[in-house]
Amino acid sequence: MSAVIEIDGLRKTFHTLRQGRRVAVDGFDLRVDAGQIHGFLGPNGSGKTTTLRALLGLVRADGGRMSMLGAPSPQRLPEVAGRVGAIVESPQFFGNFTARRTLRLLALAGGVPTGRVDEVLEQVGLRDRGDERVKGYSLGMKQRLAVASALLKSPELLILDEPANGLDPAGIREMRDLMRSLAEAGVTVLLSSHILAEIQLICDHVTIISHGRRVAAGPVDEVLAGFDQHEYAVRVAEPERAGELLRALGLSVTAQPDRLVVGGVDEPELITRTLGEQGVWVRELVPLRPDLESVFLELTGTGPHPTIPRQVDDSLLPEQTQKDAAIDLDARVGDSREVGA
Ligand SMILES: Nc1ncnc2c1ncn2[C@@H]1O[C@H](COP(=O)(O)OP(=O)(O)OP(=O)(O)O)[C@@H](O)[C@H]1O
Repeated sequence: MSAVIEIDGLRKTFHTLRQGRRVAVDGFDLRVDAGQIHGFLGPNGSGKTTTLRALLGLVRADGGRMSMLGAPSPQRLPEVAGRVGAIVESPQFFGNFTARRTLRLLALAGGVPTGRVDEVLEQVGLRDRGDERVKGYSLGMKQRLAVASALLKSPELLILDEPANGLDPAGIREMRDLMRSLAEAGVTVLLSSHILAEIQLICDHVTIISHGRRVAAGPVDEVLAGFDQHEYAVRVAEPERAGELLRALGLSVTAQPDRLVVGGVDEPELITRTLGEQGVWVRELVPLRPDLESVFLELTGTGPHPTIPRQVDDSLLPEQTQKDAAIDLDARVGDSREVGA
């Protein structure tokens, strides 16, 4: 499998008058292979946006090595920028423009044939709403329009910062379907999020960042399996007696109000057989699989919350961006940035 994004030991510290020295990324590693829908997961302020900005040449890294589509970044970014679509930070559009007009302007500005506009509207499911003014769009539709703008130049790699931020469950499902259809069309997707449900629903691979460092990476199922305690919830008529019998087998047993949680179980038959032989009948036996939420909490020591505001000091970004950007890749639609447009 070939790497589409490789980051080794990325470091970035910000120095500001108001807040002093702030280590945003502290020796971070990331590898995204071709064809993946790769989730970049971490709590607010853990360094996701800084990593993406550094990778895209929008902020200068203090150390580490990065490459995209085989080209070292930011040094050889211009060579591959035309094959990368990226939206970093919340997209904003001119409300009085229609989606079609917005995309036409972006296509013209980016030297992309305007015939692409209808194709990308179709791709993101906005074909029938493309002639409506953007100010009437739902948040989900605006997010899809942002993705459409990044798709104009038919990128091989799509980088999206918090694309599902603020979406309701239906919007997240739509985003998932969109990402899957892009992956089927051969696009590699890296998307950041601080919301676990999104990553678990949308992505096949995940890298978890905490305090600027990678704390887990791999296929979502494997990351979860690494935290599997082999636990089962058991409901029986005589929980006390069942608990004694199971503890005698060397299993860990925790009594909860309406069930026993039995850990260290390699074969669930051991539970049913042992209890059955003693006349304690099992009413229910349910495997307890870890979800990304508990893994995330354990790894990062923090519970992400959709309502916690982003912690980036936005007032500093424009200046910082202009000063630090090694290569100006900025094509703005409000706040959205698209590489190489
Ligand atoms: N331009 C900047 N100037 C000063 N500090 C910054 C700047 N950008 C980011 N930081 C700080 O770096 C740390 C990492 O921020 P970053 O935006 O990369 O995190 P994040 O994981 O993207 O968070 P969120 O999910 O809230 O967007 C934070 O402490 C943030 O305040």
